[in-house]
Amino acid sequence: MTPAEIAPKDRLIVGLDLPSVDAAEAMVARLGDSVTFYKIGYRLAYAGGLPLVAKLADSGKKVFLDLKLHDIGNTVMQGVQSITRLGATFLTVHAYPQTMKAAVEGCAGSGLKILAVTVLTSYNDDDLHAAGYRLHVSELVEARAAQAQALGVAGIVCAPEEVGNLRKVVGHQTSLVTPGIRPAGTAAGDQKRIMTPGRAIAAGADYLVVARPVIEAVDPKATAEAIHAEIAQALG
Ligand SMILES: O=c1ccn([C@@H]2O[C@H](COP(=O)(O)O)[C@@H](O)[C@H]2O)c(=O)[nH]1
Repeated sequence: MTPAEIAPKDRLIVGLDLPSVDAAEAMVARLGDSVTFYKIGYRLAYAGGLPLVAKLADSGKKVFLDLKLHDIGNTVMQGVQSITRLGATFLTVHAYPQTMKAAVEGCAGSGLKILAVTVLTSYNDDDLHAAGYRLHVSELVEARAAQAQALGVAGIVCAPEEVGNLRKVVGHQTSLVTPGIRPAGTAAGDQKRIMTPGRAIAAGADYLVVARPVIEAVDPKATAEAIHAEIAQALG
């Protein structure tokens, strides 16, 4: 899907990083029509949240399953084959060649699209060096994005600051999905490569992933609507 084909409302993906299915369903009810795309990650998935994928999909919402898979190829492929039955739109794997190749094979013929996580948005150059890499974040992100595209991965997870360069590397058919989004005045928390929603969209991001700034807001619905307004303004 090219950026122009994405429904503006789908560009905001709200992370349901909540402790229980009840808490997640209450948040979805509170957000109502203001949010069309949800992300389920470790916290909710390991608290019984996987059946919520189908429930949300049946109610017309899209779901991004953020499981960040990484294992030997056979295990990844078989795991992804199982995940295709859940009804999610996106699934993350770490951007290692064997893992991405296996994930692409595992989702073949299904509606599930694989996103490759390049370098987590909580990492900066120092964190990468501490993990044993001798590259700058921007260099590793670019190399992994190029590998992901060559292997047929549908989208890349990166920080907003990498979007401009990656667009030149992967073109417009590969989706660029950016966590590390912080509306002005909100706490960065553990995120190190951050940008506001408007600046991220202006830089060329296709989808923005936002969890704490929405789900921990006093008024989550008003916050999601404010982010939509910022997205609309940036899209012109
Ligand atoms: O590089 C990455 C990949 C995934 N995430 C996930 O996105 C959300 C962001 O949450 P915030 O509360 O808005 O910081 C979270 O679920 C992460 O697991 C990421 O942040 N960075």
